[in-house]
Amino acid sequence: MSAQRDMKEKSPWRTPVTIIIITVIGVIAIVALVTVAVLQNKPLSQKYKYGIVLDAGSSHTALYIYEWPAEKDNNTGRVEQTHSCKVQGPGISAYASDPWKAGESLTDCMHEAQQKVPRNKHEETPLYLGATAGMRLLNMENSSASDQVFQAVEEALRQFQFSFQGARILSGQEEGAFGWVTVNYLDDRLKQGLETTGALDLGGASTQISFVSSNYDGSESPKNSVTFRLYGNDYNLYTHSFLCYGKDQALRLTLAQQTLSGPVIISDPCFHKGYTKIKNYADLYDSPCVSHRKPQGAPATFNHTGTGNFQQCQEQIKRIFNFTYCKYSRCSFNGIFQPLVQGPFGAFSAYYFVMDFLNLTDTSEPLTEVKDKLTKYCATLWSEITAQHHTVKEKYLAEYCFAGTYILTLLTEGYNFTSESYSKIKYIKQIKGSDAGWTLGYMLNLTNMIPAEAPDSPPLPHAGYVSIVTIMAILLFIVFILSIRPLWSRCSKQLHIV
Ligand SMILES: O=c1[nH]cnc2c1ncn2[C@@H]1O[C@H](COP(=O)(O)OP(=O)(O)O)[C@@H](O)[C@H]1O
Ligand SMILES: [Ca+2]
Repeated sequence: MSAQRDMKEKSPWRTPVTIIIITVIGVIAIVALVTVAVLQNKPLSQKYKYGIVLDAGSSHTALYIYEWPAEKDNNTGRVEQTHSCKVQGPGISAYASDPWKAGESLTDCMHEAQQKVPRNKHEETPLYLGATAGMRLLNMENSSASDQVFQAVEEALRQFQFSFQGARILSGQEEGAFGWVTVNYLDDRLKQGLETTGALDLGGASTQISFVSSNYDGSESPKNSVTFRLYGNDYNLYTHSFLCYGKDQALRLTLAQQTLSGPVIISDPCFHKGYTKIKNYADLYDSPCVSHRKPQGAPATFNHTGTGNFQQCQEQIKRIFNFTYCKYSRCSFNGIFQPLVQGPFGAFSAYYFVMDFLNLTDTSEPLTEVKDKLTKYCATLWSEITAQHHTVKEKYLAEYCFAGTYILTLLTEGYNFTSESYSKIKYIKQIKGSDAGWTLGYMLNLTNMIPAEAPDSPPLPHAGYVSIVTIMAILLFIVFILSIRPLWSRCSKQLHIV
């Protein structure tokens, strides 16, 4: 009996010290388990990635910096524009005769980007330059000049520490499709598989229309069709880019058709009464959109004089669209296939600048009222307009009557928006702080940021994991306490005996 008791007393499991050690180790283990389990599911301290896109448009270049959390598949992980910089001077296509200046023009904004992106992220930050219709036109007109502009621009961009991924001309299709991706990504329509928003982009040299139509399968005009699989949803997008129908080239087209006989004075209903300016024929026809129309033996200059008449301006503008031929079931203009417009639309770039200036962004206003307001605006004397807006650049100011009339004509006559479908257009500049335009969609595509399939969402949010681990830890602790209770009571009895 006493030998047995000796054995019991000597067993390492029965000494009070051992029991205390076991208890402490058990508590530490449970605390460690809880901590590890909770931390494993907690987002790590936010680390960001960056991307830079240069939009080399026909009228100017703009730089955009985007930022997103480094972690993948994070539900809050969205790409946001954190900074933009407008390059001073004209678009890069205007430097055809001085290519190196095109590169030099970008350096100020690039220095700004160096300041904005954290120093230790420069090497890993991709940098893209995409050129649109201005360079498309230069490339058509003089491809070696366009190559030289790209060489100069690439050389300038390589001087920076960023990871330069190349400079290229986007096709009209890409420009339209990436604009659509941007709008729907920012509106959170892709991830949730919601009805998408169409995109209307008005540039200086080209204009794009892109939308999903339920009764269009892409077979009628494959060149106007882009298919995507994004977050597990299939999209069949209709898109078209009209080269020469951006607002600056459309103005040339409209003016050019009034100068067919080479008159010395052009009375233009799209400009305000009292506006008069001597202009060069050579400048007007210095674009492949109109160069073939230059009148024979025209004088060097013409007197551009406004008459300020919306109705007549609209008649002039209608004449730049060709509605006479269409080999498809339906066309917009110039023989281009287009299904009936459908659903909501976001209209950005010059659509926004012009309609915002004219105070006509409210599309709940009936179209007839919009036209009435524009009629009044166009009929306002040039002297009054300049007096009311002395801070606005004169070139823009002179052209708002034309630009507003062009927008309404393009939408209603060109794309066949009706009073009802017009009311579903929203003139937008930004969505949630990011500019509407092709640049974000372009970068999302090149960095593979939008997966084809929906990411496996975690079965529980972070708070769910914390609750489950806490409950399990408490249960474990109770079981642990219950299991060591007999040992403790034996231990205390021993201490009592001692
Ligand atoms: O403040 C403004 N008021 C009016 N128009 C503007 C303003 N800012 C930019 N724009 C116009 O927006 C258009 C932008 O076109 P962009 O340079 O992107 O050409 P692209 O897209 O055809 O290559 C140009 O016609 C430019 O004049
Ligand atoms: Ca543009």
